[in-house]
Amino acid sequence: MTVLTENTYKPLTNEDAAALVRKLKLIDGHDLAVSEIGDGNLNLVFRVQSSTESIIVKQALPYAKVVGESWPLTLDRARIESEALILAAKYVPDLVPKVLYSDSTLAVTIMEDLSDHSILRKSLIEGTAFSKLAAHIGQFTARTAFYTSDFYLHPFEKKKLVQHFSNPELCKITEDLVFTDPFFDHDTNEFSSALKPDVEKIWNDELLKKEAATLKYQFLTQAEVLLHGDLHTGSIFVTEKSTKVIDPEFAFYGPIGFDLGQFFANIALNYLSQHHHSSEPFNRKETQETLLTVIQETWTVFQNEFTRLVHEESKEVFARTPGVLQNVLEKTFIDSVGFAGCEIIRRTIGLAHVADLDSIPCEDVQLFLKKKALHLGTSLIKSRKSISSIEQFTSIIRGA
Ligand SMILES: Nc1ncnc2c1ncn2[C@@H]1O[C@H](COP(=O)(O)OP(=O)(O)O)[C@@H](O)[C@H]1O
Ligand SMILES: CSC[C@H]1O[C@H](OP(=O)(O)O)[C@H](O)[C@@H]1O
Repeated sequence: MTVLTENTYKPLTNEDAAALVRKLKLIDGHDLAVSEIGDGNLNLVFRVQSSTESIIVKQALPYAKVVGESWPLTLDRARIESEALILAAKYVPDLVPKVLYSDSTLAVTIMEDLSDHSILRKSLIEGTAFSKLAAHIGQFTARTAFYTSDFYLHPFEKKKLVQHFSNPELCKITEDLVFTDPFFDHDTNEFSSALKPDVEKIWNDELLKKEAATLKYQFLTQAEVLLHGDLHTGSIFVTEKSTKVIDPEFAFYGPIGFDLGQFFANIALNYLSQHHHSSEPFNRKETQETLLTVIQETWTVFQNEFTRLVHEESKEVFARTPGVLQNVLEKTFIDSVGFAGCEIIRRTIGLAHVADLDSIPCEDVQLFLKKKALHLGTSLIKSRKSISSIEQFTSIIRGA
């Protein structure tokens, strides 16, 4: 078995993945069956199974899988992913998969197999609701934010973490794909010609572009907390009782509202897609209202838990000065609305779309809903500063 001894990188085959698991004795090494199950944009994911147990071996490729070798990409993202999972496990142990082994040379993370869970995006498309989801994501975002922030950490320790999680190449993907390319006639964009008039409206909207640029600037400059960095519904595994956040390879220090905004946007995109996915009007309304409740409850849990932690555990001398926490929370809320708007637009016309909208077979319905998505994203970005409550935010989604 060479993969472990050469101390060089090579993309794993199924046989290599099995050999690695056997060598590490992580599960019973007899009769291992291996399948590559990766359906994401960037990495290989192997499921290695014995007759009684299974395990996941995730490996970064030296390029973006969705585009190919013409888009080289740092292997350091595997280190970032495993270390972000290990750090999150200190504060939200039940909400992330257990990391069993990692190797930054091979760019491998071996983790708990969550195949008894489903990917949230898929379940939402099927119309399934999860009663614990909002509480879990509210806890996840609040606790990972607080414990990596200046409210909790000594400034030296925090700045060390900022350096440790410096993730320039993956951040550049977000800077381009979320905050830049969709607002210009860029060759990474993808949309049907029937949507072109709506897209051109975006490209010609100078106020919108100024506001998108402001949000991009915040993403570029505000090292507030360690973020997951890509908290969409394809990065969340669920059962009725359990939620697990996976895939933090985009982790970096950024503005607190970014993870919340990405989550809200992907729930809002599913909300829009329910116009098609649940055709029975009563069921559709019920499903849609449940989705809006998820957004509201996530924000409420985030706000309450972050507040509790600041009151009970903050080491920052100004933490209890009246108005300080309130300012941080108000800024976080406004940012999250704006970031949600950018994510909605990019998932509609940018490089990486979402199945919620793209799997709708009727082109006219897809077009109708994508127009709504672009309109919603635009108004969230432009009017975020005048949206003063989570109820107002969800009523804008309801009215889209
Ligand atoms: N711990 C896990 N347990 C079970 N399946 C997993 C696990 N991690 C990833 N997968 C599967 O692999 C897919 C891609 O994983 P992901 O981490 O999102 O990869 P990428 O970084 O390429 O987006 C997931 O949609 C899921 O089906
Ligand atoms: C060329 S990367 C595009 C897109 O893919 C990432 O998501 P995932 O790895 O979960 O599939 C991320 O959202 C990037 O913006």
